[in-house]
Amino acid sequence: MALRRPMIAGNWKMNGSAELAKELFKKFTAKLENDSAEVVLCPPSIYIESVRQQLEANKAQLNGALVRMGAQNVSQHNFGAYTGEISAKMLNDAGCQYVIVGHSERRRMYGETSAIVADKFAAAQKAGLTPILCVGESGPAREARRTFEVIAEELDVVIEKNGTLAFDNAIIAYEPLWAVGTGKSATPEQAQEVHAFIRSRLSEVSPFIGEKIRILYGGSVTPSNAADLFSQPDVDGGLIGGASLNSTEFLSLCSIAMSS
Ligand SMILES: O=C[C@H](O)COP(=O)(O)O
Repeated sequence: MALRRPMIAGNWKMNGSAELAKELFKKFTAKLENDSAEVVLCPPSIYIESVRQQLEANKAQLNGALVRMGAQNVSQHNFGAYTGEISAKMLNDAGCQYVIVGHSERRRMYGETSAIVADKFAAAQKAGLTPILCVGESGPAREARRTFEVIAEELDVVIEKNGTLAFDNAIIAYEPLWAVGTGKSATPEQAQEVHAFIRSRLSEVSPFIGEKIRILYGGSVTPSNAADLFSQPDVDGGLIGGASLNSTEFLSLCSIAMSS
């Protein structure tokens, strides 16, 4: 077993259906053989319950594979007049263990600042969820050699609010914006460089947490580039968008993570 158990998290975004979950589990039960990687399913909130039911119904046949539920977003508030929002406790009640916070699509399209993301991170942990914190630079920022600066800013706001020790119960996903949904993945070397930077930043305060935290790569991961990405020393699996909607491809990514 690797020092850090690899993780494959499938972020369906606003895609998929209850049928997709059925198809996935049909393939999972035949092929997911062990617990050497953790698999997290993050369907749209409206499907969390039906996917969780599928998971329960298939548990006995999963051969010990670790398949868990996650959500794509959470409110930073505990309760109240926030129409359309879902609290961390509600996600916990619905059977989620993980929640994505700070995805670039939410930062960019829904005005989520790093301060809001830090509050969501805190709300998730308070309700017993593990946040999957997304960070990543835009194409222009990379061209201007500002990658580390952007990542450090996004990380530091969360660290300032929550403390480094909060990362004892968190996952980080490095998702360069220019690689998300574009078909142009970061190279394994580019991913490794940023993952090592993130790990060293956390290690400055806590070597233990720096060593332990799982850092996923996200951005156009497919079965054809996953093995090279996941074999990098600081890449602990992937946050998968498009390929999580194809059960054959997603299962293949799980298998690659299991043997990485
Ligand atoms: O959350 C997932 C990421 O945004 C990656 O999406 P993608 O695999 O479609 O590029």
